[in-house]
Amino acid sequence: GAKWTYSGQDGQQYWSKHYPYCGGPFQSPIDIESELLRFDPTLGPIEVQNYDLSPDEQLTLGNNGHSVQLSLPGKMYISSLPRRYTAAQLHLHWGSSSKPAGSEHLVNSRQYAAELHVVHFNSDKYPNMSMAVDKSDGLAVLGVLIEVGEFNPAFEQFLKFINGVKYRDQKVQIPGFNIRGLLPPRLDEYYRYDGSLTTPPCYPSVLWTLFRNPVTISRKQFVALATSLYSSHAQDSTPLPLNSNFRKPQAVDSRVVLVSFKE
Ligand SMILES: NS(=O)(=O)c1c(F)c(F)c(S(=O)(=O)CCO)c(N[C@H]2CCc3ccccc32)c1F
Ligand SMILES: [Zn+2]
Repeated sequence: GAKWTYSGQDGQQYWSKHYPYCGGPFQSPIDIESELLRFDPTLGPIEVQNYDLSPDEQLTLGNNGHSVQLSLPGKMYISSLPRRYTAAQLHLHWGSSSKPAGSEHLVNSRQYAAELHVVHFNSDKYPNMSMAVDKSDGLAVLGVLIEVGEFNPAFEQFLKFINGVKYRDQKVQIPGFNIRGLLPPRLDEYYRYDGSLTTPPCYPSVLWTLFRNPVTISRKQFVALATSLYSSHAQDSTPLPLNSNFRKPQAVDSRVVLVSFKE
């Protein structure tokens, strides 16, 4: 598709020119404000299967020009939803070293340093991500808010390879590790709403689960994430730093955000 960026002449306020869904309803991310919340007692703990990957497994870490992404094996899935949602990839959104606020979802207008997304597709109904990505029941994304604090050994398992994917379209193979370690300790407390991809083509195809509790990474880890990557190819004469790759909050309209917790 057409090229898009987060700012400048191809920035997010122009996405809808080439990607009409980006200007439509049910868009993500949103600012999750207290008055939108409704407790839903049917929302049980999120259960994930086969997230504990052996170091004998190879995963592809890549720079796709918009984010750093990690491919995930099809044996990983979410088992607590009405349909099986199989993992496809994970990626992050972050700010910059000068402005360490880069999460996509806000909570009561607070923007966190970064946000992790683990993207899954409805494998009960669709054979792969590409067939699922534009279907209203196609995707389920687990979101984790990230703040700067204690060093995070789980994130280090891929951050330590980030200098191998500095430039667009670079990829490296990394050993598998326990992906569950990237999620917060409690998977029973989360926000739930119907939304979209936060990048073009912005299909309204995502069942969003954003965990209530943030995880931490150290300042050094955050700076590595925020300063190591470029959205340009290695041979490009003008290197374009890849940072602040977050979409602004979108209109909630008449949507309600369900919560799995009481207070
Ligand atoms: N925030 S988000 O979860 O909406 C989201 C992203 F923010 C994002 F950057 C990507 S991407 O693939 O890294 C780059 C643009 O598609 C995807 N990738 C998805 C969308 C399309 C697709 C196809 C195959 C595998 C993954 C994806 C994504 F779902
Ligand atoms: Zn994302």
